[in-house]
Amino acid sequence: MSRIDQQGDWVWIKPPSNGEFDIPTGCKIVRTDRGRTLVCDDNDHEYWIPSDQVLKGMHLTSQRGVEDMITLGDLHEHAILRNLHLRYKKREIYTYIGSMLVAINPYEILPIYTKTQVTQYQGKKIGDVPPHIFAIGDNAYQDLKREQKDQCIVISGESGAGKTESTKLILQYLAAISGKHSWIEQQIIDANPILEAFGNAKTKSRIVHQNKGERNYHIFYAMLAGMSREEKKKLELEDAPKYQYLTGGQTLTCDGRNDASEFVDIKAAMKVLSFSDDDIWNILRLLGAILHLGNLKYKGVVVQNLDTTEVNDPVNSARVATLLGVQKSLLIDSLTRKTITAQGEKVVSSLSKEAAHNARDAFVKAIYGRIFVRIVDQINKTLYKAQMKQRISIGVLDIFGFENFDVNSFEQLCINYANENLQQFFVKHIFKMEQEDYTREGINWQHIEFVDNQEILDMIGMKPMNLMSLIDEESKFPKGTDMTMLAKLQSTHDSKTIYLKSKYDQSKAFGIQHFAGAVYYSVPGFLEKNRDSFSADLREMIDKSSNQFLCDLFNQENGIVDMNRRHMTLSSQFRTSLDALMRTLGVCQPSFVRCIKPNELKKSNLFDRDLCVRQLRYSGMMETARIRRAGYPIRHTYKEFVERYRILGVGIPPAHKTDCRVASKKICERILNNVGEDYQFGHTKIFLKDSHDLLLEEKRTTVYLRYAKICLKLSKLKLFCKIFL
Ligand SMILES: Nc1ncnc2c1ncn2[C@@H]1O[C@H](COP(=O)(O)OP(=O)(O)OP(=O)(O)O)[C@@H](O)[C@H]1O
Repeated sequence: MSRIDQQGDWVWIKPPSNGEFDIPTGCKIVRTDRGRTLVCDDNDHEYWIPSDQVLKGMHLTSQRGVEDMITLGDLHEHAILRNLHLRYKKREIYTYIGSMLVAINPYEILPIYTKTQVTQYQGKKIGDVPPHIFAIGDNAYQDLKREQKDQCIVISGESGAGKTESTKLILQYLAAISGKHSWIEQQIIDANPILEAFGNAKTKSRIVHQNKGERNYHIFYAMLAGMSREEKKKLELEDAPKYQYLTGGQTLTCDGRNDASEFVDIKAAMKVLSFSDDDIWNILRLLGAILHLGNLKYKGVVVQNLDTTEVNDPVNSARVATLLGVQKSLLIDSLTRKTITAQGEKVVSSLSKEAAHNARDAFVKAIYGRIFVRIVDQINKTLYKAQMKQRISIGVLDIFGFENFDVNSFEQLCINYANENLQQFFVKHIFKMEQEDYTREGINWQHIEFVDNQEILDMIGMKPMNLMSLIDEESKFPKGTDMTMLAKLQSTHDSKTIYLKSKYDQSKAFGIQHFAGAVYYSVPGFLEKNRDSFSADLREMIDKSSNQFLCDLFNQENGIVDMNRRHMTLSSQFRTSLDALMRTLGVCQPSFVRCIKPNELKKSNLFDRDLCVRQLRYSGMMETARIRRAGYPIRHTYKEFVERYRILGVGIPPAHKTDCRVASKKICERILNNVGEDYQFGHTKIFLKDSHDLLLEEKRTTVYLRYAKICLKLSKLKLFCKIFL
């Protein structure tokens, strides 16, 4: 495409390569020289490129940067990225894209969360004050009061992107503005460190296994660092390096966390939330039992040609038995045997070493899962009691983003399915907002269609014969194996375009085209993870326990999922709670916060473009751009339009001297009619398609080139005059 390569022009240039996350870069032209252009990018790097790498001129809004990216005149992925980068360089970490807030982790303390800011944002409309996390909190609070409707703030992002920090800031803000500092506010704020300690790990949540660099849940490290010597002695606990369950990731510390002092805070917070000393001690006892269980030594023995297991570990088994309140022999039997009732008769078989390990791990997950549910219940009970009749609420949902690793397993399928659900929720919301913009501007939007991800949702978990139910079916079938499951998946879904042929070993993996990209799932281990059942023997053992707290945990009914229901696979538990979550969200007025980490090094002032593009895509935020493109992606105020394109009309005066709406119509009639009339005039803006933009820019370039030639001729003439006259 021909263009004017004028010094000082802002342009988009082609990415240097065609990698998955390479997108055009914004640059300023420094100078041109025989087919080459010297450009300066946003990191102030200057370099030469062939002039044909220059793609097109930059929309005015992209040149100066905007607080709300929905107002970008050219809402492309690269424009979004550049806008975020420009602002990030100025320590402006918050930017809107419509009603969504993008928050870039600054990795430094910024002076923007003080009382002054609290006052600045209180009662203000979004848009009247610079973008801020407080504005999201304030908006939700004002809407709650005005409309008496439940609000939800969905905070998502990758690990380390700043979700927990954002949640804390919102809670602090809400506490600060919702009246005098009261006990209930303290309780709301204190719920967070407890949930964080029990619910968050360093990167991903793993109770029985961690990948390299990961830690187990923070609470384990905190308790071992923070308990008194006497307390540890009572539970026969030592320091973190001694425990198998804590050392799998070869990482015992977590940057920015002081485990010992956090333990003090967690205990204090639990008191604020009405946990009794007994409750706290009972929880610590069970956590201690989990650590000792992880250290239990098993020995595989072949008896009469059958693989069986012995527990030759008197010390650890005694510790576990005491803490769980059961007899040691019963504990060992329950951990190494399996009782099946067939036709009214009990048949006892021995477990192989591997099966015994799995049974132990499933047991540990069951205990920990129930402790977590118990903690959430207790917090809710306390908060609801304090709130009494007032039932409308602001929910803050801190949720893991889309995942695509080198090896993706059942957990990733669940997480990505949750993200697909949230994505649809989000897409429906932004489409509604787009429609509102069209209505506000008096634009006919009836014919604008968008594609949502319903088909993928159907395939994974909704329609009959969906992926999850096939996995479930095979999990319940005693002889079901990962490979029979895969064969079933393939025979059922092979014809679907969204079901991808694996680029890996087809006998072990399958792929799904998610909204954020293709993910290949490795099948080995799927069924075992999905069954997640701990044995009936262990369940019976608990019924005989003298540890009343443990018995209560396993007999509690809870609002989220009835975890006691036998044979409930992980995927059905997961789907039940996801459905409940989506129902809750469905009746709320939502706001969205997308947290982005700018680099993997936790450094301030370092913007890794590839990493950010990936997160923007995985966050589903680009959907805003896609929906925009389904309608009219290019928008200009009439004034902007006249300023930029008046040279294409005949006799059109400068913007401040004319009726810009009328002038814009004249320009369009002259230039655009032969590329279709599907552009529209709103009350304050003109709405264009990409093809219109392309033509307008081309024509503008041609006119400028003509002017440039005339100028050149004139200056040559001047020179001639100077020399010869
Ligand atoms: N607004 C902020 N200001 C200053 N530092 C921040 C901010 N947000 C995040 N950080 C820094 O980044 C670190 C990681 O943030 P945070 O723990 O909130 O991430 P996360 O998304 O919750 O991660 P995970 O999913 O692993 O729990 C924080 O410990 C803090 O040092």
